[in-house]
Amino acid sequence: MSMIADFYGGKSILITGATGFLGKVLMEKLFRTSPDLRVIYILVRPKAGQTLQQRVFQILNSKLFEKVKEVCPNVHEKIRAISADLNQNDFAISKEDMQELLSYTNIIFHCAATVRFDDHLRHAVQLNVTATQQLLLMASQMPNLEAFIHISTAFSNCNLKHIDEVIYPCPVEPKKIIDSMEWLDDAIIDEITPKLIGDRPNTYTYTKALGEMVVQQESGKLNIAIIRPSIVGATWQEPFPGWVDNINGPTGLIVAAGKGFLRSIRATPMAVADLIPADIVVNLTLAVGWYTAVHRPKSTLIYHCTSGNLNPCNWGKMGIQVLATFEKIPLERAFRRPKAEFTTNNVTTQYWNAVSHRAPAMIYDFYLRLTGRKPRMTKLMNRLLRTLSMLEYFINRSWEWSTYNTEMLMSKLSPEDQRVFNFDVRQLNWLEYIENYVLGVKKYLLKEDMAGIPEAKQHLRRLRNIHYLFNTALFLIAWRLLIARSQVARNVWFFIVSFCYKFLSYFRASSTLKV
Ligand SMILES: CCCCCCCCCCCCCCCCCCCCCC(=O)SCCNC(=O)CCNC(=O)[C@H](O)C(C)(C)COP(=O)(O)OP(=O)(O)OC[C@H]1O[C@@H](n2cnc3c(N)ncnc32)[C@H](O)[C@@H]1OP(=O)(O)O
Ligand SMILES: NC(=O)C1=CN([C@@H]2O[C@H](COP(=O)(O)OP(=O)(O)OC[C@H]3O[C@@H](n4cnc5c(N)ncnc54)[C@H](OP(=O)(O)O)[C@@H]3O)[C@@H](O)[C@H]2O)C=CC1
Repeated sequence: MSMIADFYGGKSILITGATGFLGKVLMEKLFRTSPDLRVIYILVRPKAGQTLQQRVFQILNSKLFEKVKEVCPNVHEKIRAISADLNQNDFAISKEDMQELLSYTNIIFHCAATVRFDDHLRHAVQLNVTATQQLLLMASQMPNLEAFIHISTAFSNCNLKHIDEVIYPCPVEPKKIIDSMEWLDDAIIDEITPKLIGDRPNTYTYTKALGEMVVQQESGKLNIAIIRPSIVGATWQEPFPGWVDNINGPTGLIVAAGKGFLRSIRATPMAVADLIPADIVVNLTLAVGWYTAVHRPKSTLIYHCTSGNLNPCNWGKMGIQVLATFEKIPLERAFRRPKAEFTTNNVTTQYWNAVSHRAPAMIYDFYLRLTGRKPRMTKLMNRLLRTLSMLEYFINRSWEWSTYNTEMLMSKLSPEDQRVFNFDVRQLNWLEYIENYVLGVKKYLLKEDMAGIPEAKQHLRRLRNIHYLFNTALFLIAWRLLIARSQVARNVWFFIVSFCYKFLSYFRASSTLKV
């Protein structure tokens, strides 16, 4: 019997960010392993013209929840969507809903955040810092609350090389930042942002660090733990391998490589690719929820959910495996054949960006214009290059995260819990995982049919032929221009032609003699 699954039975659980990538996997696992839980409250905002109910319906009817529906047929009754916007005062939750949340909640998993690297500081502070503070305030009014689990990121202190399981203070107090965001105008905020974020690369990592400080300062008597995952990737095993449904982190680049847009990337092949599958993060999160509630550690424990120190993989190996998988399982309607290289300095990066990214996009747009269609490739390519520049910081460095708390927790689990809530990244086979990841991107994110693989391969062969034809034409044009202008080129050309002629004559003469 799993003690952790048992613990969540009969509980009322509040999840923020349940409509996000991690939140959905968390909810799925909870329903699947503890179908007798009382209720999961989720704070949801209406979005993209969908009502709350439509959003929940869409999640529950997705492929991810297929197994849940077998184990927990009344899952619709156990999920209670509460209209909320974390950017608003009191989250714009109605009085009745608030009363229900305050009275019944036993466990909180706080996943909601803005994960955009370049979000405006005001918005990033609002969601990643102020909303966390408000949620803690709410939590302190919950008489039945047993644990508050805050999801942060392993990169909240990416300005350091070695990161321990402690909260590192930022120079300016979060409260002062929150206050100043209320009266400073956007122009001044833009000006002070680089000074505030200091040696961190973006507002995301900075505000997640401030969020941790808020958790530490406002924890009061609450039972709190912080989880810091590194780069969350597709699921490893559960509910099935390779599930992913958004383009954050490596996923977007995998799509771009498979579609042939991404041809070069400035990365350090030997740098550690600290990826962690979403199901490992979720298993650790649930185990932490149980441990924090039952064992009530004296201080706020921080758990690093990383792979680099236990089972390292590097970007070079990952890139090779991604491309190898595309050989076997290509994506449909690729722009060019998947083929990408790592560049390591500014000059080669600029060169390959011009030759492999910008030039083909311009040629294609020219072709679209000629055929009376709207050009779009240059815009798309600029967006890709912008994204690459945002991710560069993370793929050219390695970090070390200590994992004592995570290992301690693993040792406290029963063998059954170690199996059901497995977060031992040492068991992960990277090559197999990456192959499933790429497959998952094709199936679950892009929703491409596996039956289309022969056609996709045929399309790649056509692209290869066009590529050869294009190169040959380019070579002939260049050569023709050279011959017209240079005596040396003309001499070389005559030498090659006469050599070929002599060789052919000799070959013909010797074959006639034999007959
Ligand atoms: C040999 C070579 C081999 C090659 C093989 C290659 C593979 C192997 C190499 C792998 C190397 C991996 C490196 C990973 C490093 C990660 C480090 C993470 C560390 C921290 C981890 C964390 O702790 S935290 C989570 C991470 N945080 C993000 O990773 C957000 C990033 N990102 C943004 O910060 C913004 O994205 C950014 C970029 C500003 C653009 O911003 P932007 O304004 O230009 O573009 P948008 O974001 O608006 O999106 C443009 C279009 O994408 C649509 N879209 C947006 N989001 C969507 C979603 N979720 N699902 C569906 N579609 C979505 C949108 O609807 C737009 O579509 P449309 O144009 O049609 O409307
Ligand atoms: N993905 C990764 O690589 C990593 C993620 N993390 C952390 O994990 C957590 C979850 O990330 P992930 O699932 O990837 O992120 P997603 O962007 O997929 O999900 C973010 C969630 O927050 C919700 N949200 C955002 N703004 C609001 C708002 N104003 N009101 C209510 N809800 C809001 C979103 O709701 P909506 O659907 O309405 O937009 C969504 O449910 C975050 O705290 C992130 O920092 C940490 C390390 C790595």
